[in-house]
Amino acid sequence: MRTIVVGTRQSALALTQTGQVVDQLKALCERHGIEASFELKKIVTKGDRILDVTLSKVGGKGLFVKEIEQALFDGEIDLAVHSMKDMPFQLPEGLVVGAIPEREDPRDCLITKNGGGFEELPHGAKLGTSSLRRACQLQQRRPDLNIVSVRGNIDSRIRKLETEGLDAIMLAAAGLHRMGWKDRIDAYLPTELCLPAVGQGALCIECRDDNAFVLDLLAKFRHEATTVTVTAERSFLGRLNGGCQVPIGAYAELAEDGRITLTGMVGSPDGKQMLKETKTGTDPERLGLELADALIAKGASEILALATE
Ligand SMILES: NCc1[nH]cc(CCC(=O)O)c1CC(=O)O
Repeated sequence: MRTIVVGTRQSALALTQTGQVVDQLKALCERHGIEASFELKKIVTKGDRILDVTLSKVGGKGLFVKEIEQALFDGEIDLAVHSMKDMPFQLPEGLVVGAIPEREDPRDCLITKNGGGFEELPHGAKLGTSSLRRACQLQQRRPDLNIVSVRGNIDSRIRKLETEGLDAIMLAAAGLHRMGWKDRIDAYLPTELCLPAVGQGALCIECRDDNAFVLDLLAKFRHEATTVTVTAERSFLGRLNGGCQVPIGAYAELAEDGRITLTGMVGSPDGKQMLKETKTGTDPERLGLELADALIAKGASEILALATE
């Protein structure tokens, strides 16, 4: 019997989603007659330790993954479960994305004080988010909104709605769905209004590139449509050289006929500048690069340089 050690962050969401992945992997092993048992190992990352600073100011990509990747290299763990949107574009040499399982809801959502949606937010409403991408897109529609930086795990961010006197907080729907907190959501923001972060709602199962047993197992776990669409989004992100700490959004959908529709945006945190475009194609990597190049031709690099300085 093979024991597979699974690395995870220790936040409630990380433990929940890793637990769900492990349950699915167990079922998969059973179906395929693979003898394996699973063990969890919790790892504290830099992103978990620095909770009082806006992420874009902490700097550096992959704040939530570095320590976990070291544990993979050291052989302390065999695979790691990450939120895809926390993953830098480039993985270190020796590590690979073993599988991208089926995506949860990619949208952002609001939890509001008065129970209303985006349109019902009062003039000058205090909206909690520390995502420059969210701030940009909502400020573009509603320059009156007062964006307040709110960090922390989702449970502590929900508490801050009350303790910080906010009118609303903005979160990824996927995290709330996975936690079983769907009924806390007051409104979903359509992707046309707010493009999600690249890979939002998807998970990334990372492993060593020489671990054949784990790679074989994960190959059976991969979800085709999610892999194709997230690959297009990440290719876009990679060309723009961004992480989840910059005002970049992208969302791809795969049609029955294999055509991918990818929309991407780049903006300034105050919402005064925003470039957004949609392209379709069949090769996810090429589509992402083409869309990024189209935005770069319109000035995306200059906007990003200002947003992240
Ligand atoms: N930036 C933190 C983060 N990373 C992944 C999720 C959960 C959603 C997902 O898996 O995409 C969240 C919380 C949030 O943005 O509300």
